[in-house]
Amino acid sequence: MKKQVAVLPGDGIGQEVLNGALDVLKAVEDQYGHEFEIVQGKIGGAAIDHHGTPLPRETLDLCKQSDAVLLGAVGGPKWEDNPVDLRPEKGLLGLRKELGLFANFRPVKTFESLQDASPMKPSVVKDVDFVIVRELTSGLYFGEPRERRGKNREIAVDTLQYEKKEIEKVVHKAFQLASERRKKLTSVDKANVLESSRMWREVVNEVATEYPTVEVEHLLVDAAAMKLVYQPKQFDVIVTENMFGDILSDEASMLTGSLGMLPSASLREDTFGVYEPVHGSAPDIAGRNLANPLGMIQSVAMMLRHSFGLHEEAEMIDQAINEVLKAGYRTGDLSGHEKIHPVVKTDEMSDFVVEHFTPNYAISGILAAYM
Ligand SMILES: NC(=O)C1=CN([C@@H]2O[C@H](COP(=O)(O)OP(=O)(O)OC[C@H]3O[C@@H](n4cnc5c(N)ncnc54)[C@H](O)[C@@H]3O)[C@@H](O)[C@H]2O)C=CC1
Ligand SMILES: CC(C)CC(=O)C(=O)O
Ligand SMILES: [Mg+2]
Repeated sequence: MKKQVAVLPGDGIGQEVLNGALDVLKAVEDQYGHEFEIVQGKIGGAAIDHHGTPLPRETLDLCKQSDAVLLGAVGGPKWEDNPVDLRPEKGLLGLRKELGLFANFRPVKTFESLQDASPMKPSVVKDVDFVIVRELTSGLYFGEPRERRGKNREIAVDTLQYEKKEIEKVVHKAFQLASERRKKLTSVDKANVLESSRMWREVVNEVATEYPTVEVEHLLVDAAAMKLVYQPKQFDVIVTENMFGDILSDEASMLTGSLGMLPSASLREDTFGVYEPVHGSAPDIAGRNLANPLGMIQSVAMMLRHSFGLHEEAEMIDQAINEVLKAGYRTGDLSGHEKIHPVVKTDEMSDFVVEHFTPNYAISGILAAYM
């Protein structure tokens, strides 16, 4: 198989986590005889510095010509005080909108060997396996007007707006996903307060009639935030508004042990997708080889599955990660309270994952050598 993959490292730890992910992709290429043509582009702060805009035309064109996109992260203190159109985040939001990526899948699956890395009890985090489907191109992050008003700019306005058809599209995606999984859909809203949420709920109930095998529940977002840490095993697929999904997924990441563990896929109706970890550019650890690359690497697995239909290859990546974690390797964010595991650097972690693609690999031997 020959495919073109646009690679947009962005800012902060973006490049660091992408380096390892590309090594893993290369290992898949070598092992299975595929050809992935990697074409690099700029987005976010890096694009502002080089092109004067967070989403250059050539980056957008590159993504449109590619079969899939791998993205690191954008943002950082250097651009924090920029005017709104010259902020790195504007580039990412623009990319999602321009490419029509209305559904963002954020799987939250805990690893048995990482139970000690989570601040939650093992009985709570064991066997957690759900997907947050976040609406990605509308809602509070895109509604107009968004502005400062008043003589002294003392009023700030953001708008949470949805068209019915925007909700329908993402809700259908979520129902389809739930149909392929454990057949339970939790729709999260704030229908006791927000008009847009009341319409969201109506649409979910209408669309539900087309998926009679899927059980539907509605939760208010505040209660959902509580249940995510109280009884996370009850969830299968969660569908929700853009900002609610953004916030809940960072919260949910701690079930796995770290924000650095969560991958995501930003999708539309065809097989194209932008694949990126859930985390941001982490300026506090950037440039020090400390970041956890596993969210990014799992995003590669999501790309192989969804955009290229390479299920076995994706499974190999997931298995390799599982083996590496079982063998005790941890980046600093996963080292837990007791610090009993060897802490490895970003590049070492991805090297260990890559090693699992080579025959006769014996992780116990490598672990012994490392210790
Ligand atoms: N998709 C994206 O590109 C996103 C970009 N951002 C941007 O990133 C910048 C920093 O935002 P923050 O609020 O600090 O969020 P963040 O997600 O970058 O970091 C939050 C905390 O998690 C840690 N962390 C994140 N990823 C990690 C990893 N892979 N390994 C180990 N630790 C990790 C960081 O060190 C930090 O303590 C901002 O400019 C923000 O706008 C934030 C979220 C998403
Ligand atoms: C525009 C992004 C910076 C928002 C975000 O935090 C995310 O997509 O996870
Ligand atoms: Mg976020």
